[in-house]
Amino acid sequence: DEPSPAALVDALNGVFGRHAHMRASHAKGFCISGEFISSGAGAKLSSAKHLQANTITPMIGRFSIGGGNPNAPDNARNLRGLTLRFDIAGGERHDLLMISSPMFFARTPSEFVEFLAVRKPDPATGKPIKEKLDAFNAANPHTLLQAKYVASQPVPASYATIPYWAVSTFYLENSAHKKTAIRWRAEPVANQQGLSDEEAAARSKAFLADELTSRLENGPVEFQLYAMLAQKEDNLIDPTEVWPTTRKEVLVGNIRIKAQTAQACDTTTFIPTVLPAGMLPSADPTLPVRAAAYATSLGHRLSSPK
Ligand code: HEM
Repeated sequence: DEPSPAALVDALNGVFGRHAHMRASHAKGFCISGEFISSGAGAKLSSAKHLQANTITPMIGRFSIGGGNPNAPDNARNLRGLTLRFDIAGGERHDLLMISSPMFFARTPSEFVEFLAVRKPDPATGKPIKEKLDAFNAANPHTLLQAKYVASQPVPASYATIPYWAVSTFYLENSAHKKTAIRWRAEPVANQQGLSDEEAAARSKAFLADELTSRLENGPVEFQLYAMLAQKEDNLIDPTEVWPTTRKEVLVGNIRIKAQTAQACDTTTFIPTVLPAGMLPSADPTLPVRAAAYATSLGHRLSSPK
């Protein structure tokens, strides 16, 4: 049986606690705004208006640290998020949620709940029950790939110096109704840059917001948005399984972040299945449940006491 939206949010709250006004996941973060400049190269794959040639589309978004801890240290090897909402001419929307890892930790909503359940602190010790955690990890090694990837990467010097992936597969559909399976990847225009362990230790636990403020004083923060094209053998439904990096990619445009907008995006929730004509979700089972789970988390943070 599929877990309910409340069960998905409770599973996150069970590990991280429930914090007033905060997202159940990616709790720490700040809002941004900018624009998307289409290269026109995506037009042959998708009829989506913001991918057509000579198109500039306004965007809002958010940078975040993964997990539900609103005080997660920026100077540790954490997962990060880059979320974007393209406000397409004519009133359509494209919400694009990405993380700084090419894979997710769960294949299905039930696995998401189980993964978190074995990490929930035992009230007696304040720690997860080791036997349960070890048994789950041994039986489900694919759920550890994301943590291994994150641990293998240095602490980024900036939100602007790491790549991000949407992880799940989507379909692009063109005007001839031809569908192409793709995965999104955003590549930083500033070079990839990580910190040594000594440099990271010397940064504050909240350095990333200030770092972005000073960076934006010198001009926009840019990413190139690529659609990675699936080959026949690629897995289209399992977000824990990465495609080879040799896949052909189409550069659909430039993400240009121009400003920080404090908490301006906190009264909304970004939903990965909110897509314009010309884009469709795949059958990845982690996609459809997110709309209701994200709305549940939004409801909690809007209704939490002042
Ligand atoms: C069963 C699967 C998943 C569940 C239940 C889940 C749950 C959640 C919840 C409850 C939130 C907070 C929403 C809010 O308050 O607005 C959230 C945020 C987020 N999730 Fe997921 N998630 C799932 C899968 C994923 C995947 C595969 C990605 C990969 C891109 C992802 C990336 C994010 C990001 C980037 C945010 C922050 C959005 C923002 O900045 O507002 N999630 N998730």
